[in-house]
Amino acid sequence: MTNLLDLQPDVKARQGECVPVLLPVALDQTYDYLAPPEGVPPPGSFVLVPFGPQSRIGIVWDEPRGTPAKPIDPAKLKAVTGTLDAPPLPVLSLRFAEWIAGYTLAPLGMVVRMMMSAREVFEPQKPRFGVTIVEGAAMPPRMTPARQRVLDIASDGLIRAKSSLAQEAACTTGVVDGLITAGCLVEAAIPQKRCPIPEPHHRTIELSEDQERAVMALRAAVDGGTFAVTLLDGVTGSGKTEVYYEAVARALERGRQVLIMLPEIALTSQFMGRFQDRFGCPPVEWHSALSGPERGRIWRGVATGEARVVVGARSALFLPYTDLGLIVVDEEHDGGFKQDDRVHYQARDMAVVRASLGRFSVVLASATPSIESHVNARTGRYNHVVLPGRFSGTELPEIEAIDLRREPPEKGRWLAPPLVEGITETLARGQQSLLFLNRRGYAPLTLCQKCGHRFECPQCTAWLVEHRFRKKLNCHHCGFSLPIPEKCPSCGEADKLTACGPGVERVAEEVAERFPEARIELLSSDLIPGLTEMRRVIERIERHEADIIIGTQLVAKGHHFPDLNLVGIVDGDLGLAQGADPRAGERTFQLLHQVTGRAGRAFARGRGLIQTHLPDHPVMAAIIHGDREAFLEREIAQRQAGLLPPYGRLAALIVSSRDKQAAEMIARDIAHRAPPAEQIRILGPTEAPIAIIRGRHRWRLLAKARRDIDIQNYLRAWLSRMPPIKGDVRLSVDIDPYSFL
Ligand SMILES: Nc1ncnc2c1ncn2[C@@H]1O[C@H](COP(=O)(O)OP(=O)(O)OP(=O)(O)O)[C@@H](O)[C@H]1O
Ligand SMILES: [Zn+2]
Repeated sequence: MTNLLDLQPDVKARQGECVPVLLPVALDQTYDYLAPPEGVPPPGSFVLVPFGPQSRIGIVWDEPRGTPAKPIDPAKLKAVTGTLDAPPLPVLSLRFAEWIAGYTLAPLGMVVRMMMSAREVFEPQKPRFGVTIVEGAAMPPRMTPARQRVLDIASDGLIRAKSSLAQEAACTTGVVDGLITAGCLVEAAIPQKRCPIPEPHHRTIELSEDQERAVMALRAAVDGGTFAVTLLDGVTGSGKTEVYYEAVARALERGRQVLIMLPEIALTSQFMGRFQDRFGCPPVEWHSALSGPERGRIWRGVATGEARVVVGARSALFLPYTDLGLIVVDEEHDGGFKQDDRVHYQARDMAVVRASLGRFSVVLASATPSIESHVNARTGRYNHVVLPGRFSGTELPEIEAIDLRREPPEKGRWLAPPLVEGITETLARGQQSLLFLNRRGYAPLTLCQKCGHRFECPQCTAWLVEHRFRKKLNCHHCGFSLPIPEKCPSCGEADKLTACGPGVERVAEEVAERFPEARIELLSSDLIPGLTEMRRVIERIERHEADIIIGTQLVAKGHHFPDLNLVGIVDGDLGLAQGADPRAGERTFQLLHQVTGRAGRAFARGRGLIQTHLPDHPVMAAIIHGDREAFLEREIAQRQAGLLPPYGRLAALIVSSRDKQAAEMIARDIAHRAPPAEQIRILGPTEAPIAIIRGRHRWRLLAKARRDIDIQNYLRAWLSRMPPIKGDVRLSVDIDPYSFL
């Protein structure tokens, strides 16, 4: 029998080799494992560990986190089964993950999962093989035209994948194989693609006086070598990009990595071209359309420091930068920076947090900064750098309202006479017009004229949107789709289904009828298959290969179309109707200002025509008179009075379930258990405006607190009073919510 005393020293030794490992799952705690024989891996290392019945990849944490449900018998610890050869996450990334988890109340494991979004990194690195010519080899015994073509192409000595060589030579891979057998070609490892190295001084341009001043301020912030936030606030077309490029150059000179965040990375071919002009090579791009191997390569490049400048969507914030020294958030006001899925975070705000942890400078750029950033600039928390005029010297566009109550379009049409006139004139002058409507598809609602039947999504509280070009009725919430029927499914009558209201496809149809001679381009994400095609359309517009452009918000952001002179807003009121949303006014102001800001950027002053039923609405009036200050004053005063962000904190709790009663019951129970607090108001529970999504019934609660209250602490205390939620009921917490639907 083993003597217990004999065992003890062994157990102690084993305890000393304990490693806390965090797993990328919905848990907030680390688990202890025995270190591998070679010793405790450094923090941030990726290791393989047994977890339940599976083997999973986890991250070595520097300290244990959370309390295990029951104390673990050290003798029963399982061992780390392997250390992966992926570069470890920098310790700063671990701190960043903890910060986000603490702030958003998301499980730390889910935050870390966002940092592991390149699966290829964790797989063994396999070299890819290609073929290359054998110098001085004899000609193959049997020469054919196909073989000759292959040898001609390969004569440059490059290593190519077999398939691409065959494709270039217009033959089968069999021909290539034949030449390998004949000893003319040989297999060789394809060298890893390297990240290009941008040169800070590749090309410098002459800056305007205003730009020069702004650049000095940004450079000083970078040189300061400490945490600083600068709001780069410049009207549309003022040349903000050129200005922050100088800050990028400075950070590069200092040997630091740079991240430029853009809301709509898919649409930035123009941006990439400008970057290349300035720095001599394209930046490293990070977005969802990358292939698996590309993701792996870039993730590694960022971790090793080979990638110097990354341009990416919000997820680029979670790459493993070794020496990040500057973040630029372009179009910082954009709602696309908020993620409303799993971990609810606002990437612009998290960029500021990342900069503060890394003690470096962050630049927030916009022509229509968020109210939050304005207030921070006013109170001196952020530096405020202003570019007051357009670089080209042209004035900002002249904006007019078309009062639809007085000048409505003809029946069944959507463009009012003054807008049609405007387009006609612009066409005659050989310039481009842009029509903006933030609604995909042909019509937002289809109904039967005989029985009144309306097409509704079977899984969501939403009408089905007609997409006539694709011949489908679609739900924009869950993706449900139905071929457009010929007969009404309710009364069986044929030819009685009518489309109600316009979407961009319907506007395009009207434009084609009215201007048959014009070249039309329709830009809507659902009609364009992929990134490359989307970029091609944008380039066609830039080259003036379209006269009239019709688009959703894809066209609103950041583009520079020199010949675009007229912007028409088909429905200016669309965003104002969202009652419960405290940012509805702000968002409408930003969107209308940005879209109209596409007009007249390069040459003559542009025009913006806004079709509206509410020309006197304060937001509309501010847009029409170009009076941003009036809008800001009013909006800031309202936020202050209502304790709305940034003067107050909001947190939404969303309960959902397939079972209607269960969702309501749990929501009420949660409300019941709210700890009393003078400084915090709980609103709800109420059924969500979109009561059902994907078959799940939804209830909402909103907690509202003064700015100085730690709302996270309150929520943690509150939620810890809840018994574990059972069944399919889900509770999600959304700190600083942007969506109230
Ligand atoms: N110093 C400069 N020299 C030459 N061209 C410039 C300079 N600064 C800006 N430009 C040009 O002016 C145009 C507008 O600049 P840019 O796109 O940077 O403006 P922006 O402020 O980012 O606009 P928006 O907010 O509307 O996206 C671009 O075509 C840009 O190349
Ligand atoms: Zn649906």
